[in-house]
This record gives sequence, structure tokens and C-alpha cells, in this order.
Amino acid sequence: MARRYGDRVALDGVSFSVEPGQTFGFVGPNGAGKTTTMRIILGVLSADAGEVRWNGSPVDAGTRRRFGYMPEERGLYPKMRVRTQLVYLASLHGVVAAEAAADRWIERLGLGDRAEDRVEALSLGNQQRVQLAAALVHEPELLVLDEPFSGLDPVGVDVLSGVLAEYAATGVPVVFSSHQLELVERICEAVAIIKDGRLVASGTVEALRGTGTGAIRVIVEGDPEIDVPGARVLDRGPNGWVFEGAGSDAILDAARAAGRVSYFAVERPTLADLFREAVK
Ligand SMILES: Nc1ncnc2c1ncn2[C@@H]1O[C@H](COP(=O)(O)OP(=O)(O)OP(=O)(O)O)[C@@H](O)[C@H]1O
Repeated sequence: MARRYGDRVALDGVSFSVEPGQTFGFVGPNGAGKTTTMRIILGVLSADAGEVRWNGSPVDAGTRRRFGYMPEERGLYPKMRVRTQLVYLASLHGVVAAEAAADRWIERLGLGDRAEDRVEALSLGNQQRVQLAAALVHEPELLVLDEPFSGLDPVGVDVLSGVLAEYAATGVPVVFSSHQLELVERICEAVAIIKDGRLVASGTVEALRGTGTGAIRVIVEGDPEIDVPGARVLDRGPNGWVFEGAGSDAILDAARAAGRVSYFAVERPTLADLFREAVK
């Protein structure tokens, strides 16, 4: 898809697909076009070119009513009480048992004590939980969240990642943007990396990280010197030594000669490494 704002190109040929039940991370530097893409998926914004398909067919308004969206600008009614708000949103989406649905998500997100509070009186993290409940209360068939983890404390991060994983496990694709790459690497099966409105990489985290860089990290108890003939030392610090340019047998033999080997593994690039490489 493509999209301009005036003569600024926000998206230029971004294309990717998300599988049922997949947690999909959407990453890229500030201004890369993540929010624009999500708005187009949800139909809040139209694309200048391209289309959004759902189960192979172009999405229409009826399909989009079954999507759930947590926008970056967080669209809650500040004066409305948490429970009232969720019941209202559930009914808007046509949920028959709106009250039961609201209560279920209030419970699941640990908002029981806050259900009768006005949204504006909640802490930022709790407002975020309500916002998530608002995106989930009609049990959407696709969940799209714009930076849902920003501003959450570690417990909030755990609650949210648990909810997202559980929800994806029901077969629903869960797409979210984030700048927290370690988190994305930990909870996402697949990612798309965009920069300046273009897709620079996409696929499963496993495939993108590949089978290895050819470098090997080894830790020997007591951290003695390890001499591997012919190898380059890429790193040496509290997390051991990283060698490149020698066979794994040669490295292991040298490590054993130095002492008791407590760690030995092929190095793989992290998502953060891939990101830095991709957006260079
Ligand atoms: N309403 C708008 N009018 C003009 N330009 C816009 C508008 N919305 C976004 N842009 C521009 O489009 C580009 C993509 O913005 P977008 O918000 O999609 O990026 P993003 O990847 O979500 O960024 P961030 O990580 O900072 O949230 C940016 O250059 C931005 O300045």
C-alpha cells in the first residue's frame, strides 16, 4: 500500500501478511509509517494505492467492525466510568451480552477495583488496561495495537504480553507496534521492519535471525585467557569471549584447554541487531 500526506510520502509500497494466531510485531524508527499502516488496516485512513485483504478478500466496513484497534491517541471518554464505557463499546460492536463481556475483561485485566472509577482518574498504566479492554470487549477477529506497551511498568508489560499471547492462541492474529525490540523478539512469532515508508525486512523472527553469523560465544569459569589459533576475537567481557574465523572444534578445544567450559553457543543476531542493520 502507499499513502502520502500532501507531498510527504508516508508509505511507499509496504506489503506484508499476517497468519491466523500469529503475534506480529511492527517495528521501525519514529515516523517510519507504522501508525499510518495501522490506520489504513482499520479503515480510519484510506490508502492512495493498494488494499487490505482479509481471508483473501478486500475488507469492508462489516469486516472491520469485527476488528479490534487500540489507537496511539487512545480514544476513551475521560469522564465515563470504566465499566459503563466498556459496556457501551461492546454494545456499539453488537455484543448481545455486553455487561458480561465488560466484566470478563475487567476481571482479566485486573481492573476490578477500578470498574466504577472515571477513566480520567486512573493512572496511565490503568488507562492503558482499559484501552486494551476496549479493543477486546467485542472479541475481535483481528487485533491491532499501536504501541500498547509504551508507559507500562514491568508487571503491566507481563499482564499485557500474557493477554496478547492468550488471545493469539485462540487463532486471532495480533499485530502491534513497539520500539521495545527485546519484547518484540520475546513475544512475536513474526515481524515487519519498516523505514521511511518502505518495508526493509519481514518474516518469522526465527528466519530473520537465521542460523547464525559464524561467530561463537564461549564462557570458561574464572574467565581465563583463551587462545584460539587463527581466530578473531569479536568480543570479550563479562559474557565471555566471541570468536570468529575458526571451526567450532578448534574453539571448543582451546576453551577446554583454558578451563571448565560453562557456555558454548553459536551467536545469532538479535532483533535489535537486525533492526540496526536494516535502518542504517
Ligand atoms: N496527518 C498527517 N499529516 C502530515 N504528515 C503526517 C500525518 N500523519 C503522519 N504524517 C507523517 O507520515 C510519516 C509516517 O508517520 P507515522 O505516524 O505513520 O509513523 P510511525 O512509524 O507510527 O512513527 P512513531 O514511531 O513516531 O509513532 C511521518 O513522516 C509523519 O510525519
